[in-house]
Amino acid sequence: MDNRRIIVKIPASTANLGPGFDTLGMALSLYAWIDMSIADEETEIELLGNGMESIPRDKSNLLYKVAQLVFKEAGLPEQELNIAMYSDIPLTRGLGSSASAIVGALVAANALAGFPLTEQQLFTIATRLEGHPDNVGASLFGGIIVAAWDGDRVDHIRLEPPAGIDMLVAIPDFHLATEKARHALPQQYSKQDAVYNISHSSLLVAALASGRIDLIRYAMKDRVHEPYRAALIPGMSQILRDAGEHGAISTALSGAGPTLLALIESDSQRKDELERFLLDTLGNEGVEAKSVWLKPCLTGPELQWLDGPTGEISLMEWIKGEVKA
Ligand SMILES: Nc1ncnc2c1ncn2[C@@H]1O[C@H](COP(=O)(O)OP(=O)(O)OP(=O)(O)O)[C@@H](O)[C@H]1O
Ligand SMILES: N[C@@H](CCO)C(=O)O
Repeated sequence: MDNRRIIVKIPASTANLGPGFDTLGMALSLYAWIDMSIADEETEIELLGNGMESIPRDKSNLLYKVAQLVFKEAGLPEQELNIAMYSDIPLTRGLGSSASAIVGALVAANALAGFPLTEQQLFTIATRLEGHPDNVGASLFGGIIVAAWDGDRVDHIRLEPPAGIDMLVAIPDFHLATEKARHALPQQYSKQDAVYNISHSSLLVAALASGRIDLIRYAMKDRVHEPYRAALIPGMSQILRDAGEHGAISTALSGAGPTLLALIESDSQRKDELERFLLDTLGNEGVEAKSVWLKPCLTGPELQWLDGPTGEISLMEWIKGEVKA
């Protein structure tokens, strides 16, 4: 085992890009950091950032359990760990907080163990834990990922996000757990809706792969999850229907929601108008929301080893130093 500290910076993600339910994910320029090292004595877990108060700090913590999976897979015994995590990714809002925690813990533990597992092995474990590959794939590989999971094997292709497009996310001030949002979906779909999503998702992937950005607005349409989840998010239907009239290329529910994602040309003069439209529409329905402008994140986790005198600084001090740099 490596006895240095590893700090891993992991991007947030938006899943279900348009019609790509459980399939298409994109990494976003919003981050979480996990600081992990082997403990001299007992495990200590520190969680920093908004909303982390409710997350357990004992060995039932997701980060601790995920790290032990890596050690077990590598044939190593359970390890006592020092773990600190700071996250700017809000919990249960559809921006992949659980995926970033899972991917970060896997990558950090794998580094401490001397990199016994391949990226593909980490992806398989992460997908099994999360239940679908779109968030974890985006956080692990960066960019846009197209992934297929059959319950056993997971494959993916990474696509470069189109240049010149910015993302606006409107993050409502309420939680929507993925589990609850999945229960809103029907057990069966009509042939028309299945064909609609297969064709639009295929078109979206082909458009992204071939640089046909003009097709994104027609391809990013969904009949598998958005119509059913709209009832859980007041204002969502109007935003998906009308945001195009306020400058958006297209809009989608981000992951399982409640965050709404809008794509717009980076040099558009209508960014303020779009932002106002999203926030006002939610506000008119009584939903407080925060808007954040993001870019696609092109890379997966970034790793930084700390040893010597830098080993004494806290995760927050280290992040602030990095942000300043
Ligand atoms: N740092 C963390 N440590 C432990 N558990 C975490 C951590 N971050 C997230 N989780 C767990 O993940 C849950 C949120 O996962 P959930 O899938 O419901 O939402 P999300 O990942 O934020 O959104 P989405 O999957 O729709 O993009 C939290 O309620 C918590 O149980
Ligand atoms: N594909 C997942 C993403 C949320 O984790 C869903 O929509 O349920």
